Amino acid sequence: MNSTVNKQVYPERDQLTAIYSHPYTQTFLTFVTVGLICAYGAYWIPKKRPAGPFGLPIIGNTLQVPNLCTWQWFEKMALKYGPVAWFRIMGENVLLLSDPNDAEELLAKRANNYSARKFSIYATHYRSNNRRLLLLSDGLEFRRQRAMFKLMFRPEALHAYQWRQDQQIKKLLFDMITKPEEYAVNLTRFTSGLIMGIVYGTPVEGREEDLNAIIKSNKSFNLDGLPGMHWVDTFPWMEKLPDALAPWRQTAIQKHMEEADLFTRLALEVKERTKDINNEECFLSKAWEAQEKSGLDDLSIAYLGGSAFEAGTFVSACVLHCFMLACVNWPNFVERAQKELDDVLGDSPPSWTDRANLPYMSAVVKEALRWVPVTPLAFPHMATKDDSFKGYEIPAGTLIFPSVWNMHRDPDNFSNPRVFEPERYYQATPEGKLDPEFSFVDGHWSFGFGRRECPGNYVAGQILWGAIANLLWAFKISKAKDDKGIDVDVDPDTVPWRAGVNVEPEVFPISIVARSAKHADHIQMAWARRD
Ligand code: HEM
Repeated sequence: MNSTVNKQVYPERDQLTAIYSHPYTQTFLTFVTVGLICAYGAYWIPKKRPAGPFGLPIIGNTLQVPNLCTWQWFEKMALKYGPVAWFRIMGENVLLLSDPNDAEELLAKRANNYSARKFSIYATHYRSNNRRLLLLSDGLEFRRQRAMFKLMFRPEALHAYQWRQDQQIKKLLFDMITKPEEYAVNLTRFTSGLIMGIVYGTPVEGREEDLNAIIKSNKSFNLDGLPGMHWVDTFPWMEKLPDALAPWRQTAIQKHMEEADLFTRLALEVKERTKDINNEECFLSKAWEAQEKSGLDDLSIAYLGGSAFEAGTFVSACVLHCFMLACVNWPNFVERAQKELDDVLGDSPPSWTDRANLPYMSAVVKEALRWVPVTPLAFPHMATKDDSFKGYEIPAGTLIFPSVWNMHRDPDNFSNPRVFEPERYYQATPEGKLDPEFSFVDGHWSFGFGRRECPGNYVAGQILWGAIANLLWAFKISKAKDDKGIDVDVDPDTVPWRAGVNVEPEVFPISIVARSAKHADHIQMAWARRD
């Protein structure tokens, strides 16, 4: 068959060839091809991301993350993928940081980009009406609330809360001597009683109903506040659904109204009391006094109180619980701390003003903060804009999980990290006094990072010091004995953990007895003579 025949049979083919070979068509096709390749590159070629476990389409690694003891899973992930690891969880990009230098670089030095929190339609908007400090991103409300916290809990302001601490310590020691089997409840009762006094200026006795209501609201917020707890945060279009199809909205609003009523009632009681010139000052009385200057409205002040209570009470009790676990496992440090107390104070119980003469005690408290960082993943920060770090791309919206647990358990940061060893923080002058440079806040990362660092860090140091120094002064804290008189071991590596945002061991067998009859008498009398 010759070409003439072909042309006659298929005349269109000739025309098409002419169109294809035309220079304009070729230029056009080249542009389209290059465009498609670029689009493919942009959307499908994997980005330069840190290593991480392989995830399923859409749900990513969600099903691999355990509900309980998540920090332990992240520890294994860091061992496998390195100190900068990448995950996709509940539709979110997650960057896990296990090296404190990386966390400081992103969360502190680049704080402008890494100080936001993930906005949660459920928890931030409906449940908290955009007032809960822990969930706020940078903005006027965030800055006003942080400023108020910083002002009230700065180191120079802490002496105002000292007498409340002395009062609650008497109760803690009395509770421990009379109900040692309830040791964990005693610790929570101590921190709630103390923080209730510091925040609202009232004793906790007789206010059990309010206390229980706060605890209940806090427990439910602890779950609601976890990233990915509510579908509407993964699929924001669900917010547009009518009420009939979105029952979660009513539940969130209901919870908000209940807690706002409670926080407001407690805050207004304080406001009423500020009219009395003999009124004892507390966090909220100062906040009311400074209201005009601070620009915070009534609801924000009510939430300030609620935030302080919920952010401070349980986490402090968790540290004390972990400290008890350390006592039964490392009796040597208990002995050394008690020797220091006896040498310096004789029979008298320690008070905050004795701190300068008890350098080892401060080291014990700091080690308690390091040994088990009770907020093992701090609280996630969020990248506001696209960024790059160590050659990786970090898109806006990525959640940053600083694993404080991994940092504290890394032998490159702390030798024998699983051992409770206060000596690592011992800081004394040649005369044996506490080094004036000593601080509970540096040398570990338990209080978080950058602009979101815990604003209650100094008061937390004071609370923990008071409780730990007095417990060690008063009690022999050691392993419980079984029926045959044999020590019951409680291995910190295998003990079950009661996990949530804050972690602590499940209640374990322990022996808590007064160190001597003299100590027991002192505890009983101090309680009987309390004001
Ligand atoms: C040992 C006790 C405590 C520990 C270990 C602790 C730890 C933390 C951590 C890790 C964060 C998140 C930091 C971050 O996002 O980088 C935080 C935030 C916070 N803490 Fe504490 N905290 C303690 C005690 C307290 C106390 C006593 C108070 C108040 C009286 C308090 C109030 C707060 C508040 C309001 C926030 C939210 C700050 C924000 O998001 O901007 N904390 N804390």
